[in-house]
Amino acid sequence: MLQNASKLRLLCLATQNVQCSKLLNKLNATSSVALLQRRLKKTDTNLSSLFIPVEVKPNIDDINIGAELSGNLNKTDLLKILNKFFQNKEIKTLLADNGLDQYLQHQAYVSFRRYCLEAQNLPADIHLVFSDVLHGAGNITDIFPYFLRHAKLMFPHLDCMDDLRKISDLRSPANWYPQARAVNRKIIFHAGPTNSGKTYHALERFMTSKSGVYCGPLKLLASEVFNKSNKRGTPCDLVTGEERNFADPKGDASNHVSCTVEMTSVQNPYEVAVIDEIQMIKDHQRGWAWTRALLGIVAEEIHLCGEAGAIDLIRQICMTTGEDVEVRNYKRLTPLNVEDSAVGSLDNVMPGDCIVCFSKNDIYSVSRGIEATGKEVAVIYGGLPPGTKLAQAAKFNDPENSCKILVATDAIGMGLNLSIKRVIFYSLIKPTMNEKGEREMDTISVSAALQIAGRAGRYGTQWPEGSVTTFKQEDLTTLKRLLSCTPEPIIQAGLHPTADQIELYAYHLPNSSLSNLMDIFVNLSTVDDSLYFMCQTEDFKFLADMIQHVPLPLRARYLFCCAPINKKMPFVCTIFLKFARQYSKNETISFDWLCRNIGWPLQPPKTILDLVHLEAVFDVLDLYLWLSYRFGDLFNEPDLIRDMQRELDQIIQQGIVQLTRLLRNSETVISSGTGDVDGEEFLMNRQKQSYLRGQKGIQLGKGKLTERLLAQGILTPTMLQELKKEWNKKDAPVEKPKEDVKKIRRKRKTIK
Ligand SMILES: Nc1ncnc2c1ncn2[C@@H]1O[C@H](COP(=O)(O)OP(=O)(O)OP(=O)(O)O)[C@@H](O)[C@H]1O
Ligand SMILES: [Mg+2]
Repeated sequence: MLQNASKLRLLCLATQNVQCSKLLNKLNATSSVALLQRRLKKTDTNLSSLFIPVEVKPNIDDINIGAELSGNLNKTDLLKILNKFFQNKEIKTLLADNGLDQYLQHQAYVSFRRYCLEAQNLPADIHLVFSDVLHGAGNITDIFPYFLRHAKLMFPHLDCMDDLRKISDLRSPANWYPQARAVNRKIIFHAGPTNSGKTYHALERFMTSKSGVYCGPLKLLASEVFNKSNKRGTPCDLVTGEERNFADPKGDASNHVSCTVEMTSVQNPYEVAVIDEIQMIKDHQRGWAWTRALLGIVAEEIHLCGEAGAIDLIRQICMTTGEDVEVRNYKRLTPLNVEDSAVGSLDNVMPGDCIVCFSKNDIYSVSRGIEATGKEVAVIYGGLPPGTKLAQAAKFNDPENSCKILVATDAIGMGLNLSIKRVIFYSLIKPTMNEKGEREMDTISVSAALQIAGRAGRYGTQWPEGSVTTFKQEDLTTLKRLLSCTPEPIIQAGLHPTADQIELYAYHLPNSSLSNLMDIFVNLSTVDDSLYFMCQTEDFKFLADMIQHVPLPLRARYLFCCAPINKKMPFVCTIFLKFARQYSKNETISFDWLCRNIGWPLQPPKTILDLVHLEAVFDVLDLYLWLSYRFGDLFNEPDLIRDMQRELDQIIQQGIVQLTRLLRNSETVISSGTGDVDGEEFLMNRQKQSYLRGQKGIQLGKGKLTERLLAQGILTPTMLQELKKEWNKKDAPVEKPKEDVKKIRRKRKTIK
């Protein structure tokens, strides 16, 4: 259904066909309905299969009183009456009335039968009942209470389903915040396209208020507001998951705070609160944080900034809190023109251009390609440390700097203020997570296209107007169509379970793993589908499964699993696990310990793989800082880690300014591989050699790194070909790689 919708969307974007658009709307409507129905129809079998049975074993110490009183049981006869019992329709109805669906009935029966047949000594009460039934003195229905007792031991949830359902009743999230409900809040929605001054006007109010909180989607945006506010003479603190920065040198809290939305306090009272990019409330992963801020912030005025498509939903949510919404509409401050032709070739890229890519592969090949034409590039993508991002942005923004071209992912879609004249979409296809948490390649949404295009011709920069186009001619019609649409209305806001709710679940189901508890919670939960949806919990469960075997108190386990780490980075995951183990042993995670585990000090990167590794190490340091605010006693050297992070940021910056060289070096190593060791081992050897021992010079590997790079998606076959051609053509004599290969072979022989 969704795939068809994607195809249809592409078709109608490309053809601008009205019939097709109508059909798509219908399809969208039906798929949303289907989605809602699917959510409502959480079948009992699905739910039941989430309850992992507890093993019920016969007590081997039981003296066989039953046998002494009524004689031994004939196991063949016993099996016959057990089967008869289980086939009885009335029994099945009774079991269903007691919460056992067919799946649980079957599971319980298999276990009960084994229990009865394999036990040396059955408990006397069961023994006597069986004996009576076998001798015609009782009815098979007499077995029922014993069967039910067994089933409840196996499935403890049967006794507390009502409690569980109550705990996961999320139908009235507005009631979770009594402090906010006690205040008469004024809600102002600043709506309009990008670059229309929404945030500017909300911030004006923030900075002139007695006290305020700004909640932004990104650390960089929060830092920007923190800097702006302090510059304007309104002392403001910065709070992100990894940082607390006080305006007051003594460390006393200011009246104003700028934070990432997840960190917003729902206890502190403020005069003004600004919740930026409110349309993010629909985000499958992070939407819950905007919902929490909207419902929970205790402030006299709440300023929401974002797309007009969120107005209706916000109005409806505010009906449940009894609050009115005042809407202020804005128009774009500078014109934005869609060009009539695509760029076609990297030779046509001009000063002030920003080429937007949706994968690192494209970032690498585009920057390499542009540099091959003799132009300098700045590079920004999500995984870079903030200092590197800011340095790259400053280089590009500086009218005096010779670097006038930016290559970036959509990480620039929100946040950084950049002097972009023209946005060029290198592609319009982006990998996204669908509502099931699966990766899909799809055309970017109208909202994303508008957000990204809106970065061009930013008000107050050297460019009085902006323009936008595509790299490929065939994408231009689709882009035009996307930009002519208004963003899809937002129909639901995200929610997610709190630590308290999960803790209550754990109390009722002590044998369940945290990941299992989360699954049961999501399945049993009831949300008001007309306003809300349950956010994805995949990342949480991934971390929960990873540390399930580490003994931790539930609260600590829950907090560990909230850590914002990228599960696709194995190095970060490995250190995460080590952190959890150390914590579990109550051992300090010191600066020295961390140095040993990440191989500090680190060398500047020589290849792309080195750079990717350094980015992962930066994330590890971020993780340490994040944990230090939650488990300060054991992660007790955050200041040293922060110094380390600053140094690493510098090292990564050195790498980024030489991206082309790194790609070329990766190529050198690639051509030297002879394929007798797999890429993973090669990577590990390289990392060990380069970092742990701090050796200089290119390390020689033995594996097919090409395959590894291709598999990791760091290089594409085309890119590899291009790189080979360009390198041979421009920078190096053709013979050189052969020489290198000879040297490498010689060196390897010596090593052997
Ligand atoms: N009235 C104004 N006076 C001076 N500068 C302004 C004014 N309005 C907006 N700006 C500046 O214009 C730029 C764009 O404004 P702003 O960031 O508020 O736009 P926005 O609508 O929030 O855009 P986006 O949707 O991309 O977040 C900012 O640098 C802001 O400081
Ligand atoms: Mg804004």
